[in-house]
Amino acid sequence: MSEIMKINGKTVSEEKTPFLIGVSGGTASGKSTVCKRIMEKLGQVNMDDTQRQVVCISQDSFYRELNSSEIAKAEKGQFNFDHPAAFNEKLMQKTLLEILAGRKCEIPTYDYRNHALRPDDTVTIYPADVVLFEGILVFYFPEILDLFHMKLFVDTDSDTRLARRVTRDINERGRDLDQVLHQYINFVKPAFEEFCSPTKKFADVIIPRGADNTVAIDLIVQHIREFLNNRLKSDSEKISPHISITRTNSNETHFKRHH
Ligand SMILES: Nc1ncnc2c1ncn2[C@@H]1O[C@H](COP(=O)(O)OP(=O)(O)O)[C@@H](O)[C@H]1O
Ligand SMILES: O=c1ccn([C@@H]2O[C@H](COP(=O)(O)O)[C@@H](O)[C@H]2O)c(=O)[nH]1
Repeated sequence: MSEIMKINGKTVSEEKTPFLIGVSGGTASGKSTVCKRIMEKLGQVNMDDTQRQVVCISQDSFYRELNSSEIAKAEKGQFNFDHPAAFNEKLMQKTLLEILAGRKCEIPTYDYRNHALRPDDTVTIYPADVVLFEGILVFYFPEILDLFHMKLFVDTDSDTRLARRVTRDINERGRDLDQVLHQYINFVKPAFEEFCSPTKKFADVIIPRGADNTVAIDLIVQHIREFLNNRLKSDSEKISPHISITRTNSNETHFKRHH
């Protein structure tokens, strides 16, 4: 018999509810890189999307649409993308609730060069056992904070973050140096101090030095493996035809979910 539980007033089957992990931290702290390392260590990278047990979603997919005057500001580095009001909180919450209810959903990808969502370029998020949700303000909104089963904060020195951000924004996001520095000094840094940094207190695990901290990442991976093994055990006890297991060596277990 599957347990029935309530998530924000909605009834869902606990059996299907993924383990939702929030990953926060300042810009360029290494949130995506930490998530990538976790996925790699769990053997979840080179596989078909429908087979994944662990998926990663970025909060950037939930930036709200800008009007033309906001886009003009953004192009000059004068729009505050680090303020909570830059996000579509309701859509973020609705999507996470769909995910927690074990439903497939579509999320848009974000185009940093044009400061806009790509509505025609959505990613399908198939039901998974573990979902990583990463972004600068994933712990800011109380109703979203409540949804996480585990909260990680990537704590990287701010000079290191600025250095990485300058390189990344120029090389990958089509910005020039003046624009990056103007935006950083006027919006990114003050908003980090006002909105992101205070949410560190909600974290269960703080990861100093981000992806360089292999000890912390290994501990988190171990915790996720235990969750997956327990779920697998209870699934196989019910002789589920939907999951197959392959053990490749003593440390790695590959799970396949058949939809
Ligand atoms: N430990 C690290 N050492 C060197 N470069 C890193 C490290 N972690 C991240 N980076 C680089 O810094 C930039 C930002 O990292 P990313 O993981 O995208 O941060 P975030 O998701 O927090 O914005 C990327 O270009 C990435 O390759
Ligand atoms: O159009 C945009 C949207 C966002 N940003 C900046 O991105 C970071 C958040 O992404 P990280 O990967 O966590 O760095 C945020 O600080 C915004 O300032 C942007 O510049 N333009």
